Amino acid sequence: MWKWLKSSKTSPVSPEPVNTPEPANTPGEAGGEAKQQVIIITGTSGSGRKDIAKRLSSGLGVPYVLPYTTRAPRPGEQDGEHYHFITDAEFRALQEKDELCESVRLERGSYGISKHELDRALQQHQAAIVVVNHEGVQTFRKLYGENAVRIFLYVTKEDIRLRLEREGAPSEVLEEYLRNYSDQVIYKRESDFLLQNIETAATLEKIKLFLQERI
Ligand SMILES: Nc1ncnc2c1ncn2[C@@H]1O[C@H](COP(=O)(O)OP(=O)(O)OP(=O)(O)O)[C@@H](O)[C@H]1O
Ligand SMILES: Nc1nc2c(ncn2[C@@H]2O[C@H](COP(=O)(O)O)[C@@H](O)[C@H]2O)c(=O)[nH]1
Repeated sequence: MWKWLKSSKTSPVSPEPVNTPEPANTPGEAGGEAKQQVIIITGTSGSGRKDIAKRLSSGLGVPYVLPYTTRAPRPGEQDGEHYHFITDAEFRALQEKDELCESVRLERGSYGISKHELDRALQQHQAAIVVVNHEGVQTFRKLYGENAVRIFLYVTKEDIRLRLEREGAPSEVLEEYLRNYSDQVIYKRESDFLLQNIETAATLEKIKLFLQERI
């Protein structure tokens, strides 16, 4: 278990597209002796969760399981890189075929994570990284108990403003993030590891150390 952490020279792994749906493993059960862990990156919107998830994935060789969403791509967002962008009908089909291990409906659209992609990551790497909101955290905790490790990232409202303005994000996105900030940051106590994402390299190092200490 956690061999990938101790020898983090593995090559980056990216989630593959689903071609043939297969039944997911019973959550939390490990095939054989290896314990399977879901590393959840959560926190306040715009705190750099996706950025950290991708870098952690590359650094550790643990797949980042990309969610499916029906929301429209923002400027600069790419299908297969930021999300799997799909239509409402495609999302409903995934739900009807019970292919999502968790899903949420938010103002802008629906979001969900494929059972098959998560299961494949867990079987092949004994671990997977996901980025979800608080509802997603609760679902993963129900499914995987303490094997769903909650890492909560936050930044100040001022940092969110600076980062999003620098990226040229639409003003309604920035306004929404700032409006939702107080509702999101209250969940910081419901986490296993809490940190302010000020500097990316330092954040990554702290997360890696934290994960090692859980062995
Ligand atoms: N440590 C950092 N320092 C400065 N800017 C950062 C840092 N981490 C991420 N950013 C920038 O902040 C913005 C938000 O990052 P990212 O999309 O990873 O956050 P997120 O929490 O996943 O956001 P969202 O809620 O939109 O999913 C991006 O413009 C990103 O380039
Ligand atoms: N429970 C889930 N939450 C998800 C999933 N994919 C993304 N998210 C979270 O939703 C909000 C909105 O994201 P945005 O990119 O539209 O700003 C944010 O908190 C995401 O982390 C998912 O599959 N399940």
